[in-house]
Amino acid sequence: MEFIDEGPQHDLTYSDVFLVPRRSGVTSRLSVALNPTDGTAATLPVVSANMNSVTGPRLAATLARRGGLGVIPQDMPLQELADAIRWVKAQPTRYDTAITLLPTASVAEARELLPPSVEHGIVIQDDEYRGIVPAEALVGAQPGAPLSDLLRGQWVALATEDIRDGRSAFDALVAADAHFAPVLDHGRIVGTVSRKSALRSTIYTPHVDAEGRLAVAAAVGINGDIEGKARALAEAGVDVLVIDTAHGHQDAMIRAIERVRGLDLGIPLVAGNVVTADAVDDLVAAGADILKVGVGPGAMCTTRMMTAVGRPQFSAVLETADRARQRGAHVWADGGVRYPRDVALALAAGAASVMIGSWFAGTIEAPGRILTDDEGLHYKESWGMASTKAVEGRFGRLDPFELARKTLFAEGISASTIYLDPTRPSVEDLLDMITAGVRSSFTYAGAATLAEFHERARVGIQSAAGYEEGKPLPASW
Ligand SMILES: NC(=O)C1=CN([C@@H]2O[C@H](COP(=O)(O)OP(=O)(O)OC[C@H]3O[C@@H](n4cnc5c(N)ncnc54)[C@H](OP(=O)(O)O)[C@@H]3O)[C@@H](O)[C@H]2O)C=CC1
Ligand SMILES: Nc1nc2c(ncn2[C@@H]2O[C@H](COP(=O)(O)O)[C@@H](O)[C@H]2O)c(=O)[nH]1
Ligand SMILES: [K+]
Repeated sequence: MEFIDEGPQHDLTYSDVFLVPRRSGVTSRLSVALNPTDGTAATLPVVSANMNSVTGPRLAATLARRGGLGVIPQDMPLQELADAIRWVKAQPTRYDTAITLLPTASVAEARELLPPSVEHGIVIQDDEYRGIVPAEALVGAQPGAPLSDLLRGQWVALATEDIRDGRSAFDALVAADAHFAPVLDHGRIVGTVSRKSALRSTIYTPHVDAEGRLAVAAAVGINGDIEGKARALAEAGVDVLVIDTAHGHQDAMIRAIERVRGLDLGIPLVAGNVVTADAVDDLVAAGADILKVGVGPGAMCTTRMMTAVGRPQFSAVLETADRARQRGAHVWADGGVRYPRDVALALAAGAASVMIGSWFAGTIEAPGRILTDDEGLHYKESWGMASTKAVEGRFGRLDPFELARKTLFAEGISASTIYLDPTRPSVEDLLDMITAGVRSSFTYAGAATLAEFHERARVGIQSAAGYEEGKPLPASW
């Protein structure tokens, strides 16, 4: 990457910069390869943040099916963490994971799982498969009614033997005038498929392990029995381990990396969070393969306002990625991503992958129920991992005095409302938007791969008015 002018006099964040188009020999946005090449087998440079309100097993599986990686957060009992990893590994790679409820479940319960979208539906199952209730059929139904009342014979089901590939699944749905269908293997449900997911399976490549199962990462903190935890996660099949704390450039982190590295688990080690080249040197020397970069840019994060500590994220990524490259390591840009352009800029600055938290919290696949506000808009709750809410969850077993001491240092917000986009309610819809933007960015730079994008990206610095000019106008001026 290079700056078009003499370069910045001060640190920059994503809104401060723009990409300049240059001559391109890349003829199609579909011929761009987005693989991160950071030692993981990901095919998409998108990682979901290890936040309780963001990455549960369902979101991790969905993201891996499209080539990315979900990091299951550390704030769970070890057994639950290992179960979550095993659950992801058991999910289909070709079809979507079914959302399943009993016939006796109510319409109100189903509405907490799905907004009214033609691309989604509930599979009704007890000891056997009973049928489906498309999400749109929930509209207008009595909240207390059992889902069995909404089961209809006319909804189409596809059989595995009839689906050769994504194209044939898409065509079968069109022929049946359906947008969503269950997939059955000899009467047993193995997943679901929608027109969009069938299409996606022709564009994205799943991120899988050596045995062809969906990949998943998990986080550990820097205190306690880190070795025991790391070993148990590796036994459960985790593909990437993330050692995570607010201030990653501290002695306890360096020791934690050395301890996990000493186990020789044979899986990539991510460590953070850091924002300086010095920190990259120390953490890579301790054994980290990938650095998680970002202090303070997160949407749930109050660190900068509480402590003044942090660094504008574009410069943080640029400096750390440069040093990481010299040391044979890589960088994940973590936090502050709100638009596809931010992903493109993080990659231009040298990141191998981009970590997204809050943006993904407002999706069907994120943990937690869908809530509805007074105006009928759907949302999910989110909170920071250093918020009072998260600290109480993490340290609830401590005596009240110790817990009160810990909560004094909270650096995140405890309650935030993240609305589902009615036109993009699924994390996959957001991935479509992100990858469409980023594929296009690559071609504007004349890059067919991430390595070429790192090389060819040309970046300018803009005023606030320049940034404003780039925004679309919802109404006339
Ligand atoms: N990217 C970011 O900007 C930030 C991210 N977070 C996220 O919040 C989660 C919780 O992280 P964390 O608060 O580190 O909790 P952890 O449970 O990982 O514990 C952090 C440990 O580091 C010690 N420590 C020393 N200095 C600091 C410091 N300045 N901030 C925090 N701990 C410090 C703590 O001791 P003691 O408590 O005695 O001080 C404690 O032993 C993680 O997921 C983290 O990524 C949190 C803040 C910023
Ligand atoms: N300072 C804090 N940072 C936090 C907290 N919870 C999460 N985070 C960081 O934010 C990113 C995600 O950023 P987003 O803009 O996509 O939401 C996450 O990976 C953490 O590094 C917090 O409570 N305080
Ligand atoms: K912030």
